[in-house]
Amino acid sequence: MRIPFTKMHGLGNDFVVLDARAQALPPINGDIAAALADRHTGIGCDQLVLIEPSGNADLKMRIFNHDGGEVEACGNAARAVGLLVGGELTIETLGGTIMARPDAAGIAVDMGEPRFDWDAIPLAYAMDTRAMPVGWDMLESPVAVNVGNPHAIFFVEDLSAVPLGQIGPVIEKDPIFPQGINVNVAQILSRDAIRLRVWERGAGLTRACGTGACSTAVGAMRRGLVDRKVTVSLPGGDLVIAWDEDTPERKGRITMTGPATIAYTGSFDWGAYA
Ligand SMILES: N[C@@H](CCC[C@H](N)C(=O)O)C(=O)O
Repeated sequence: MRIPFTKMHGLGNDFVVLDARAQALPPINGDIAAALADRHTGIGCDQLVLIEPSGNADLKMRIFNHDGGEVEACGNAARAVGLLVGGELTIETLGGTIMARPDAAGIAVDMGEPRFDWDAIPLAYAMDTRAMPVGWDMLESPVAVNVGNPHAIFFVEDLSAVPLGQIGPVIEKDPIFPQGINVNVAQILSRDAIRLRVWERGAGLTRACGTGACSTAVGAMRRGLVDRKVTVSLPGGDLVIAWDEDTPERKGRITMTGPATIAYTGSFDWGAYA
């Protein structure tokens, strides 16, 4: 049996997207996702994205990291799915229901409310998540934020001096983060601009991370380093992140705006992966 797929990316964070709404697909597990994501023997991607029917939203988006682990959220994939399906969409994820809509700058996604409680990150034990009293070599006192998935954000003077490829995997698997962590290293450029690199849990260095941009912007706002709307520049390009003030009607929700791209479509032989 051949299974159709769409190869997409958000600022170079690339996805193999499978759509199980029209045509039922055989069950996808972590091993199959990792085999499809392999850049040498599979199709190759940072994340495999599976679109399924949903009982309480327009669709369900499941996300598997490059290593096959199923995770709660992916900001760039939300924009990709928004582009692929079109229109205004509610998207059910393990991290909560989010909303995507077309925008002049690409796709805008309401990513929901960030969480800051230590057990919502989650961390191994109670501590201040605005400045965690921990450090790894030159990286110290991160902000911890959960935007559907867990992130630690380190603010540094010079981003280019950080060997993220070496230190990222160590922090990702530190027992202080019982579910692992996405590692963000950020340099504040001005009140409305941040430079960011991300070591993603289960995927390594990526060209861009949407939830990383959201959590970094919110972490910087929480520390009073930037205003409520910032441009986050990643190796693959820019995302604009806004975090609403809390109001009685609407809690502080994050909006992420940026491009998404369809690279090509194809199909693969299910028998080679099952
Ligand atoms: N690339 C994504 C995040 C994908 C999941 C992440 N690696 C995790 O394990 O939580 C994004 O654009 O947000």
